[in-house]
Amino acid sequence: MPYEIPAIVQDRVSPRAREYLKKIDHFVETECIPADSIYEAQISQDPTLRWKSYPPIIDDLKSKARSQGLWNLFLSKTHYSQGAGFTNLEYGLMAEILGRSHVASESMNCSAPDTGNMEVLAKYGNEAQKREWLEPLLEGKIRSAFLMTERYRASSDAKNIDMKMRVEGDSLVLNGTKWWSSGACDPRCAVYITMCKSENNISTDAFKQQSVVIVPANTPGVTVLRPLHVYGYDDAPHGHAEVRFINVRVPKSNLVLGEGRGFEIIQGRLGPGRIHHCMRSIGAAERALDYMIARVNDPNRRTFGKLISEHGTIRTWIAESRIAIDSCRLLVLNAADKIDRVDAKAALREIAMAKIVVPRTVVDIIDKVVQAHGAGGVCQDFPVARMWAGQRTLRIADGPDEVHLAQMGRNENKRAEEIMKRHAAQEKKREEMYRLWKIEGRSVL
Ligand SMILES: Cc1cc2nc3c(=O)[nH]c(=O)nc-3n(C[C@H](O)[C@H](O)[C@H](O)COP(=O)(O)OP(=O)(O)OC[C@H]3O[C@@H](n4cnc5c(N)ncnc54)[C@H](O)[C@@H]3O)c2cc1C
Repeated sequence: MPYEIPAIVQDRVSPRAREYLKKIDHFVETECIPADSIYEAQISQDPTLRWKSYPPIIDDLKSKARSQGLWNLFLSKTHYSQGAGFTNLEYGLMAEILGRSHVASESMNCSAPDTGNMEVLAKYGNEAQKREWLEPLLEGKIRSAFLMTERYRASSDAKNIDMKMRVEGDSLVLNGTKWWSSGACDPRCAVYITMCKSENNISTDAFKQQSVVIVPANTPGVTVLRPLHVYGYDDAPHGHAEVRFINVRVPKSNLVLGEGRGFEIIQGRLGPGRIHHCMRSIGAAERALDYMIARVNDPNRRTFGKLISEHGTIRTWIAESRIAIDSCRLLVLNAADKIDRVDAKAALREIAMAKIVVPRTVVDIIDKVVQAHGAGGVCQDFPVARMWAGQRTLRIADGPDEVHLAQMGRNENKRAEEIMKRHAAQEKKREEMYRLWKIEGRSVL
């Protein structure tokens, strides 16, 4: 099916972005999706090499994508100069196509957590930090990790972060253990963007005690302890690491923006990144739906005299999945558009809604896809079990649903005073109208 831009955003997509969308669609369909299983097969099964190598096909895909200009598509033109020159909305459409394949984002140097880390360096890094870390990341020569979550602290409240950072002369000394550091197991991961808490009492404000520090992965005192598994998948070669820091010493110049500015940075990091995640999830849901439609129309798999697709329940699942995917897309594109028109801060509510609704909806869709595959859906013969696991984590990663819901509920509830005032004014007017029209009794409000 040829790629189609959703009707509601037709006039928001430039001719150049349209051309790229076509190229990306073609590249993902003809190069990346067929390469997904090759990538999987090339991950070493040898335990001594599993975390020391990566599938060679990825370099091949990277050079093919780059030669077609499909590179660093994510840095939006509205807020950065280093990217390919698209808006958040245009890149959102691209990210959806990337989400159809496991390898597509990395092929075009658009994969997390590098994208978010590059945004941090581009937005908050100084010239030396950009030269040393942003440039090789933009070139796709190295990879990176973002270290915030900690094993022994409830990390959905980032104020709890406890990795100690001490200033000693021109150095920073870090101590603590980080958890779920995605990408830190990858042999190409050269740098950690690390959230720490100052040991010196720098502020009584709980939001001004954290700092973001650039830590080269090979700094003495850093140990990657183990990869964590996601429902049994180790996600090699990328992995999610537990990382221990013992007296890790880096130059003070590795501080990003300044001591106590950590919250400002992580808040700035998360807006567009959440939109990218959501659009990739929508792409994954589209691919899962394709799998479902193909499976239930397999002429060799008839039940009770019918193709599986001819049973009403299955038709309903297909229809419900289509409605859910298209609704989610509108929500996310609306958030992306608001980021472009104003900025991520102004679009907080829209971003939060997308972050909450999309993963839970996509998990629900993929669950139906798994069911429609029967036992095939839970095993390695189809990618859907793994897709389900990946999407399920997005209800926790980047902050659990409940935290976003609590924050949204609190903000929405702030309208109470204004609503009550408006209701009182309406009630006053209503009473006047009752009298004017000589209607007995009182209004019910
Ligand atoms: C696959 C994956 C990749 C990840 N990658 C990274 C990474 O690269 N870097 C990184 O730093 N972290 C990463 N994380 C960690 C993730 O960001 C944290 O797990 C998340 O922020 C939650 O923190 P926690 O696990 O400590 O949960 P906790 O803070 O212990 O919370 C547990 C549960 O408590 C409930 N809860 C918490 N607050 C509230 C509330 N206000 N109201 C109601 N209920 C609440 C929620 O149900 C929540 O799930 C990753 C996680 C996963 C699963």
